[in-house]
Amino acid sequence: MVSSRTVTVRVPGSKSVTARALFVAALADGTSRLVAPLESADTVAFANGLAALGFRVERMPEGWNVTGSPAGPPAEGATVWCHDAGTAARFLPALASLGTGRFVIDASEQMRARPMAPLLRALRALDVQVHAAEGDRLPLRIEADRVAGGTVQVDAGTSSQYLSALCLMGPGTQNGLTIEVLDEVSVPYVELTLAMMREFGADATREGSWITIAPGGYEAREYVVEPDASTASYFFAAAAVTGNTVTALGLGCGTRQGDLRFATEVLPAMGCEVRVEDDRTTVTGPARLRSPGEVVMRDISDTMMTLAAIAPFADDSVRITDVGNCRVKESDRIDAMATALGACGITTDTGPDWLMINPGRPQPALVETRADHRIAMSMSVLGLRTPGIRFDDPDCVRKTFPDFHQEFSQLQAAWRHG
Ligand SMILES: O=C(O)C1=C[C@@H](OP(=O)(O)O)[C@@H](O)[C@H](O)C1
Ligand SMILES: C=C(OP(=O)(O)O)C(=O)O
Repeated sequence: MVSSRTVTVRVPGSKSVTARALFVAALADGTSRLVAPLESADTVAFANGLAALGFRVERMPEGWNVTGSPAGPPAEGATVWCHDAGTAARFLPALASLGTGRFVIDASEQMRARPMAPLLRALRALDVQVHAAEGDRLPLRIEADRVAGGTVQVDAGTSSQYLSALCLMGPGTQNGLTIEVLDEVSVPYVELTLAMMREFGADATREGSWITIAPGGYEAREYVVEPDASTASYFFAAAAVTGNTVTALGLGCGTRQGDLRFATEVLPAMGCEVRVEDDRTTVTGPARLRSPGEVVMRDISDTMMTLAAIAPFADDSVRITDVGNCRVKESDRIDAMATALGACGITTDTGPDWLMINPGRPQPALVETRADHRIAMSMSVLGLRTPGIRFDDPDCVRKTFPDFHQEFSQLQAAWRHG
């Protein structure tokens, strides 16, 4: 461990904000400019999906311009390839439904294995004709003929993305939508959706389990995309395990990204000093990490792996609970993290929706990433204290942060030589 040194970072744009901004800009009246969007496999797949649907998308270094079509996708039928992106695979079927013609939505093997059924049930209840592969999975064929709207129920207990997709399409329906939410994970992502819809001029309100969205489309605007709070968790965790200081610019008290709670709630419970200002968040690690005991991560489960990767350095076991939907993401993340930590000699215990990590001294290992960017990025944090951590597929980080390994090495170098 080195003595406390400060590194300032600005991590790339938020994947979730970029995807939402692309969606609402596509239905807005006029041309929107997205400044500092995330440029990664997931968001490029989303932008290419919009282009396939007939929207005009120009990706330039100074920002992305999207010319909207309030009447829905200009293309009368298209094939949309979502690659590995859950946001694209869940949001774009809702957008395609607003058009007319036959739309095929497909994705990688990894994404084809992930659930879609609750979203498809809701679209069918809105009279959208959706044909899916066995188990209501991708690929989909949608025979679209606009959406009148009305009242619909959705079970967002395995993914909030189904609910966000319905909300986002609401202003594009003829009569608006009233959505009854039956169950829900990752609630901050739904709040982010509703807040961004309002920022683009939509009328979207929530009272308990009811969400009401007025028809009337969106207004085009310039929109600055915040840095990604989930990505920032690796840098905050790096400070936590090395006793150094990291300041992440562009992520402050006004953020709507729930994953900043990893820094503001989880790390203080582990003995870190955390300061949140208007436009930045600073984390300083302690001499020895404390166990936070049990951490319920239902709302912020993309940071589950970040916590699991620093848990071996705590003074006692860490129990992460209510993360059952992590088993149906890019990988079965509970099993993937238990396996990765096990390869390093750390003992864990798991259940259907929880993971417990015991303290220990990790050993060098070849980590199986399972093509999951967050396994590689989280285990890189453990690698700061464990020389010899290698990955079977280091490039899987391209999903949300293509330059992750270079930027993480620079952080290490700054601390080594700082
Ligand atoms: O709506 C979004 O942008 C996201 C919602 C979350 O998914 P779930 O709702 O499936 O947990 C999160 O894990 C994902 O990375 C992004
Ligand atoms: C779950 C994730 O992605 P998505 O669902 O958007 O594919 C993630 O980025 O951790």
